[in-house]
Amino acid sequence: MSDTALLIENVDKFYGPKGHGVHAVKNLSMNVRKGEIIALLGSSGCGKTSTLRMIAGFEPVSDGTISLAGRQVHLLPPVKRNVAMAFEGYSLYPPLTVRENIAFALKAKRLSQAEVDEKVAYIAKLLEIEDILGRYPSSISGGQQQRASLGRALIRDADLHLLDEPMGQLEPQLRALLRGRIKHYIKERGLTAILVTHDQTEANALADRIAVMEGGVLQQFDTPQKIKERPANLFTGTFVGEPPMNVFEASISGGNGSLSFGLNEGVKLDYQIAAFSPGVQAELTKRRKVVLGIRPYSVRRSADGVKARVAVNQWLGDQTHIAADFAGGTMVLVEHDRTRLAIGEDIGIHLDPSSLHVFDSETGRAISHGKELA
Ligand SMILES: Nc1ncnc2c1ncn2[C@@H]1O[C@H](COP(=O)(O)OP(=O)(O)OP(=O)(O)O)[C@@H](O)[C@H]1O
Repeated sequence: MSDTALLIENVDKFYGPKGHGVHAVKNLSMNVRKGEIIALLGSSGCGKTSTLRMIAGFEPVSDGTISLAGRQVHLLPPVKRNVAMAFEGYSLYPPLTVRENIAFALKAKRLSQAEVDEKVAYIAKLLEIEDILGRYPSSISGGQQQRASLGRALIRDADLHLLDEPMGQLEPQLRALLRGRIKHYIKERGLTAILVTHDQTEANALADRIAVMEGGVLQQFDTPQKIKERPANLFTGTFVGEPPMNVFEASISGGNGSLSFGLNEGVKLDYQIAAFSPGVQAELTKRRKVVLGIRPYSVRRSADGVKARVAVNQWLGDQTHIAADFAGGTMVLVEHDRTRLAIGEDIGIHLDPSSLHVFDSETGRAISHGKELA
């Protein structure tokens, strides 16, 4: 049996006339395996919600196909898709209490009252809403409503669970607590879930794989670790990671066993060419311009490094963020100790070749990560 839960093939979404309206999702293809938790991550307007709504059946696809559990569903109405949903605009039924709203999702299963009560009690405890089960939706807060609709979705036994910013209205401590519990609940039952978020901490904590979207285009679909260590392009590299990746335009020169990146203001980063694999050497030496990326926590200070000047030094309680003027731009460094550097002080920057991400200066596509080709 196939382990594919959801298959999206060449899906386009236009709002307004096809080919002329807003092209919200562009030629999207994705394969989600059974039991996976997927996060759709991207900035506002990138097409996450449109994608989710097409999977749910609230928006027609303009082109392409969507299959769920082996059957094409993109022409079926939402109720025929066997998808459980928690999203805005798919609100709780006002005349029913929170308990009745959650239990309503089990209606088709013909369970005994005792079984229903037990399941509702379990999910209510998990989501910390036991105390409001007897209340009506109009008399509870936005965050409580959000958890009630999450409960109504999670209690179902569907082929796919779609969760749109499911914890957007909760305070950070509760979010962190529920994140862990929800992940455990989904994994324990082998459910398949897609969640939309613009919070990368949430995506990293919950998802097996993250689909990074921008401008309606899927930029990368990979594990959180791969996205961090091997970003497919400049967009993913700079969008995912906190603080963001440092980027600098660089010209390439070499010869005599060395490879140099020339940055603005005459800054030069010299490396032995042997620090890079033969494939990377070949790719880099045939180019004149690239974009260099380096994660803030990979930047080292060293007395004989390239000179930079401290502009900001912030202790965040568990790490120090330093921003330094470097090569006509800003280099951000993260250090784990409390660093006592004065504003205006000179420091030396060392960028290890194994930490460099190199991107094509025109397409933004990754060329290499450290010593290896992308
Ligand atoms: N009903 C609609 N009619 C016209 N354009 C729409 C409609 N819904 C969304 N769009 C447009 O489609 C694009 C993608 O929107 P979408 O809501 O999918 O993005 P998103 O990534 O979910 O954003 P957000 O995080 O702000 O919800 C945006 O340019 C948006 O303005």
